[in-house]
Amino acid sequence: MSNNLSHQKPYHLNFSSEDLGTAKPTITLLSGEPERSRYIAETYLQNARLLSDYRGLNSYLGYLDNSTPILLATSGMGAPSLSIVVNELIQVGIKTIIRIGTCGAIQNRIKIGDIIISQAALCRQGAANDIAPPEYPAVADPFLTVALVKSAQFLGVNYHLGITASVDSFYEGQERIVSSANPYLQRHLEGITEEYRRLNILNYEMEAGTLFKMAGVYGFTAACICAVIAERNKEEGISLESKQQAIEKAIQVAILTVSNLSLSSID
Ligand SMILES: O=P(O)(O)O[C@H]1O[C@H](CO)[C@@H](O)[C@H]1O
Ligand SMILES: O=c1cc[nH]c(=O)[nH]1
Repeated sequence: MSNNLSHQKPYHLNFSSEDLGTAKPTITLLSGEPERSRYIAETYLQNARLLSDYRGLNSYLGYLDNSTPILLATSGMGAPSLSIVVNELIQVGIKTIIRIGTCGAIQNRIKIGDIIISQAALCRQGAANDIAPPEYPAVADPFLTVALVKSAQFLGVNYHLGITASVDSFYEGQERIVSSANPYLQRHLEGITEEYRRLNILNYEMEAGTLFKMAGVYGFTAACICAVIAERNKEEGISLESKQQAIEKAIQVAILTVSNLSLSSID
């Protein structure tokens, strides 16, 4: 079976490598939320143009520092949607993906507004099992991850580097009880957050583990930076007031990282 798909227009992404013109970006900033992709395009990129927003999964092509072409894309929520988008991004020539997400922290020392850079993920995600066996490691690219850390240090952002729990559901899988409509949490999930806390896992989110496994199997470079918008040791809810400010920091760290990568011409 041929793997040379670069000239086709993948079904969900809805643009081909030819639609990227001469820019040929190799780096993608991948947001869960379409609004985040639009915000990055409008705030941080030059000459950004919408490529597609099929099913609300918008993509933009623009330039950073007036020179580096960047593709912004949207994964949607959860691993099945991310796996489709990432597969198609690779088809159109992307080689490096930084996920910019939000998450809930589970360690007491991590506060709303902090940033978490994932070095690896505990991947409790069904879609990932279609890509590699459950025991296949879900690890971020070490060089890109260190680059994110250095950018966070340079910008004076409060960051934490460690292991993320990537799960398939926001409510049951993250042990939400009081804010959930589900009256029954399965017994194997009762106490899972405390278990993860003791295992030194930093946070919950819903995509990084599958992204990392795909990177390992497909052979592309991936990393993940998330803004903390919930302190799960205190409550289940999301801090909407702090969300944009927290996200802004994660975006700035990612943007600086891409800028520095481009200067050293590593993509
Ligand atoms: O803000 P994003 O990137 O979507 O990330 C987090 O937010 C969503 C849940 O609210 C999940 O996708 C989770 O991973
Ligand atoms: O608690 C949270 C916050 C954002 N995203 C998640 O998956 N969980």
